[in-house]
Amino acid sequence: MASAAPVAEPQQWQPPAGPAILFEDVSIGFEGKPVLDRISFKLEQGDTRILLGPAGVGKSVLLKLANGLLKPDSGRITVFGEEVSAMREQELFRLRHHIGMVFQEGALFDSLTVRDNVGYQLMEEHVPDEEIDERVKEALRVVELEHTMEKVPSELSGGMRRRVAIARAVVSNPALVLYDSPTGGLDPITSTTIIELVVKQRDVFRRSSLMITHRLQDAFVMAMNRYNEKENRMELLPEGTVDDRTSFLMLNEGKLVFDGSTHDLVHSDDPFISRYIR
Ligand SMILES: Nc1ncnc2c1ncn2[C@@H]1O[C@H](COP(=O)(O)OP(=O)(O)OP(=O)(O)O)[C@@H](O)[C@H]1O
Repeated sequence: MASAAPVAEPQQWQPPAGPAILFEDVSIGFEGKPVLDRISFKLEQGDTRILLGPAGVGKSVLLKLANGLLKPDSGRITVFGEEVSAMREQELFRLRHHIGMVFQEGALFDSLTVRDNVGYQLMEEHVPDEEIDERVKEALRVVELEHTMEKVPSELSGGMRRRVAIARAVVSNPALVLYDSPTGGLDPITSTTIIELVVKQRDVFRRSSLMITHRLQDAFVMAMNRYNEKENRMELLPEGTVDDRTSFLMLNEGKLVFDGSTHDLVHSDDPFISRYIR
């Protein structure tokens, strides 16, 4: 990506020790139809977990459970040590300051400018205008779109809109980012520019993240690259190595059928998994 001024590492809230996300025996269904069945997994702080699985298997539902938008029928979900599955809306609101969410298709407000889309949460929190401008500019600089402040989403390309969605997710400097298919519907080249930003969030800002993707190639690009901050671009890790803080989860028919490293995923002899990754 084109070079931009290096961004100073912003101050980040220090979460308590322990996993960023912990699911323990979590189940949920809708209208009597089970969707997730006794799911347990952990996301350690600073790690990235990539969530794979066929369409309709419950990946978005899992993400919504993680930030309390949905409540499980049974089981426990803890985020930074707080039990989101038992929290009231008011408490969730406080915890969500530390969670950035990139929704499917970006989900920007069409009638608002880029500045107001990115600064929306800050406006809700009654942050003073000048500070919003500063923070929005900073978040847009990270995604190299600081020149688009006054545009509306319809004036941007699909890839640019997705970059705005990432800026919006990280404007409050969250310790955890949840990405729901950040490259969905984009062409392969634009997808790679988006994945580069996700890698930047992982390696430069050290955010924990959980990312859904339908594109296996994105998953492997994330595992095989690191962000070079000096050169402001992503680069391949030395041959034969992968990012050891990036690992995989795979859902199938309501169950977690894989929870492990890139190496174990690639070498799995489970017929469903090997078919999926081929
Ligand atoms: N709020 C809801 N009310 C009723 N059913 C729901 C609700 N949210 C999700 N579902 C159902 O749960 C199932 C899983 O949906 P989900 O969107 O999580 O799948 P997904 O794995 O993210 O799919 P995709 O890969 O296509 O995005 C689907 O059958 C969906 O219709």
